[in-house]
Amino acid sequence: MTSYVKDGAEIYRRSFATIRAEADLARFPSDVARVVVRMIHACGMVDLVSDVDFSPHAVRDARAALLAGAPILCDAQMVAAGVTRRRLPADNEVVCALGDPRVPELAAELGTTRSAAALELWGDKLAGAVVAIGNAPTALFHLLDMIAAGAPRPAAVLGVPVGFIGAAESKDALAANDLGVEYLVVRGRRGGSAMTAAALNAIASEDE
Ligand SMILES: C/C1=C2N=C(/C=C3N=C(/C(C)=C4\N[C@@](C)([C@@H]5N=C1[C@](C)(CCC(=O)O)[C@H]5CC(=O)O)[C@@](C)(CC(=O)O)[C@@H]4CCC(=O)O)[C@@](C)(CC(=O)O)[C@@H]\3CCC(=O)O)C(C)(C)[C@@H]/2CCC(=O)O
Repeated sequence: MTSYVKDGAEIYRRSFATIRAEADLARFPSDVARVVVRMIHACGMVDLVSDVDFSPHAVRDARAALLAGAPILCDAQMVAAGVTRRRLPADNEVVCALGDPRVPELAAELGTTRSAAALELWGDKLAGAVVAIGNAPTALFHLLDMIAAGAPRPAAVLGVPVGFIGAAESKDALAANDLGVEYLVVRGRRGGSAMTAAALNAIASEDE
């Protein structure tokens, strides 16, 4: 019989210990380091540290918003599905509008992807929300356009879309924003729904 670890808590403990031993977290404040550890945990790449960028208050403001009951607005169902509900401090609403039946027509009207068009249905939930973009670069570009055009500012944006077309550029645009939007990004092509949900889960609860 193959011998392997079967205790879930022990697997987590060893994983986080391995990440902290192998990843150079020195440049991160402790609240951001916790988030980065969990993102690495979701993707298995300790060199992710070199691509993480953040504004000074992103994690603090996102956590405060969640504690105050702010909703979590996601670009993809996969991000929304990855949010661990029991970690949420105020039974926060988790929203993804991508499946709304109005979205395909809205996308055609706006001449954009469904992922981007779906943001138009967030309505008044955007003010003070925590936004988690883990898949679609077009959603992140569209969010910045909406805010630049006068939409309310969220508390913070986790901008971690993945891919080859627009992913790096959309995250660079978020990190360079002069709209006062707090952000955490993974520069370059890497990102994805799992990593984004992991970041949100780390911010939601101080438990490892
Ligand atoms: C261009 C798109 C990309 N999708 C990527 C990777 C993954 N996408 C998955 C799935 C199931 C979905 N992707 C959509 C969001 C779909 N993906 C796109 C779009 C065509 C455009 C988005 C953009 O460029 O900004 C987008 C469709 C749209 O009109 O918005 C999805 C809605 C498609 C669909 O099934 O209808 C769907 C999301 C479902 C949900 O969770 O709500 C993958 C699982 C791929 C697969 O099915 O094999 C994968 C997941 C990656 C992740 O971790 O999230 C890319 C690589 C991000 C790519 C964008 C960049 C590129 O260079 O191609």
